[in-house]
Amino acid sequence: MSGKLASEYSAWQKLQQIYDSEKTKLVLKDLFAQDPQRFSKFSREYKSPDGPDVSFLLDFSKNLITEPILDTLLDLVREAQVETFRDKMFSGEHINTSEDRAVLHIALRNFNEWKIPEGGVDEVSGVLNHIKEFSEQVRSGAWKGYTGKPINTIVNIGIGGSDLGPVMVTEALKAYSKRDLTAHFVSNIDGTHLAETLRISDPETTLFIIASKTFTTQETITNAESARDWFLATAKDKAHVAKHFVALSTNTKAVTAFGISEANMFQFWDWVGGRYSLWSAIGLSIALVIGYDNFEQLLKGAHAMDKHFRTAPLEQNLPVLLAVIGIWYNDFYGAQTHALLPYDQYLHKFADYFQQGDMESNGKSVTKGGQRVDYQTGPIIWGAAGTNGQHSFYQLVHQGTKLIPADFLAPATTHNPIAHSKHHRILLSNFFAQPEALAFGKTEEEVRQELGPNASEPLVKSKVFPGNRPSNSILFPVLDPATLGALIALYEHKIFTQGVVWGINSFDQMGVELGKVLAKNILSQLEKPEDVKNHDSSTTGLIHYYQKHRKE
Ligand SMILES: O=P(O)(O)OC[C@H]1O[C@H](O)[C@@H](O)[C@@H](O)[C@@H]1O
Repeated sequence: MSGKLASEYSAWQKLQQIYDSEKTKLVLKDLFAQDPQRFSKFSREYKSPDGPDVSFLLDFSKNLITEPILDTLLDLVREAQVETFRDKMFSGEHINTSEDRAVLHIALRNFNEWKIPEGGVDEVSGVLNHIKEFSEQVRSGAWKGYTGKPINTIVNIGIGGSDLGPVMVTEALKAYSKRDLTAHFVSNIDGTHLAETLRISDPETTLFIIASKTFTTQETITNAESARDWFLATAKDKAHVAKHFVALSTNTKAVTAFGISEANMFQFWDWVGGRYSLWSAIGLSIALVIGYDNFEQLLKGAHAMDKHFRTAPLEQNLPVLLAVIGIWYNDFYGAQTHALLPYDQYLHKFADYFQQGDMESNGKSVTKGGQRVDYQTGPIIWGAAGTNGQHSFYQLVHQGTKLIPADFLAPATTHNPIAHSKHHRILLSNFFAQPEALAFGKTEEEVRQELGPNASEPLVKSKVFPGNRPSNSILFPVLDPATLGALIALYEHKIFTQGVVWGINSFDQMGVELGKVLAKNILSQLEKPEDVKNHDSSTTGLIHYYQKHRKE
């Protein structure tokens, strides 16, 4: 972001030299054998600077790094002026240059501690109060539906950032949820998503939350209109909409035009990026499910991580450490993907959430200055909750031809200690075993010894684990709201740091536009085969096949 390509930095060039000359020496088995202090050198304990008591351990010792490599990676961060750009973000500068916007999701969890001169920031606490008041009314049963019954079902209608955050967090914090309030999330334009949700909802006791920053997103508005039609088919009187529909948006005009009064609208601002919006009014469904106080803990946990990111020296700065380790594999080892592997069923949507968080932020190939990059930017993010992944894709992670850096995450204590925590001990033994197996593998000699002299050569070879596959481990005491807030902010700032080094704008999303425009044009041509014009033969052929075979 200093106007240079990342590959022009001297630290980048030095890293390339180190990689070329030392790659073969970077063998985890040897690195651990050579240095008994490796774990203490390459692990950090996070403790929230103040505020909610959050701590966790980041162990990054099972990475293909040495102290000089880490130092050079941190030099790269310095050369790219990450600290300067971080401070610009925190002070409200318009670092989202293509849209001329500030990037201030950090202001949503600031609780007036830092002064940030940007319009709307002074309204944050008012919106939080609105969320508090409203969520308490609904949760207590004081908010009544049009026939006088309390609300027992909420349906959040939104997509992308207006869906994934609330989905992920309400799942992650299910242990804190009000069990007699059912939450559904409808995102897909596929009518099946809405239809299956409405089938199990009662118009008298359902609250629809229409979540859309722009309030123009085709999927959300279409789903919201159909939900309103479904509601009015029973409720009849349009006046009843006020008790069953609220909106979360920056677009007051479109919200009121839809028929939702301003009183039932929860405001946010253009400086909140969609994929960073769960901390804003978009988090209303979270507050409804886990209660406002827990929602506030989530925000405070994130705020403490913001402070850490803002003040900790680079070698202690956890988002920075995760970022540079990612850059090392992405740009020098040529790793294409990064796996997020939480050993916690409650975090089963964590990878889905950061698929948008990371890939929409850093899936760019031109710099802020408009230059085409000559290196890899954002990785493909994927993953699943352990141990399910072990019985699915870990085969490739252990023995395939690709290098797949991974983050393993787990809580020391479970919310569900059934069978005297036997399940949790088994889960955690897997959480410890997988990074160990990835790092150290199993040699041919070990396999031979195990199988005996009569084993066939192909069998021996097939049972060898090459090892030397890197990972980070993050272990936290318990998955509570503040810890989750800190973990999400940790990854947000990791993404920020990488974006600055790569020189790209992590805060726009131009890449989602083209498909939208083409779909609009095609929608107007779907009626008659003769309307299908100006497409390639493949697209025309597909549309004609659809027109021939559709029933309705
Ligand atoms: O909240 P909205 O405006 O409905 O946008 C929903 C989503 O739309 C697009 O896919 C992108 O802009 C996403 O970043 C955004 O989260």
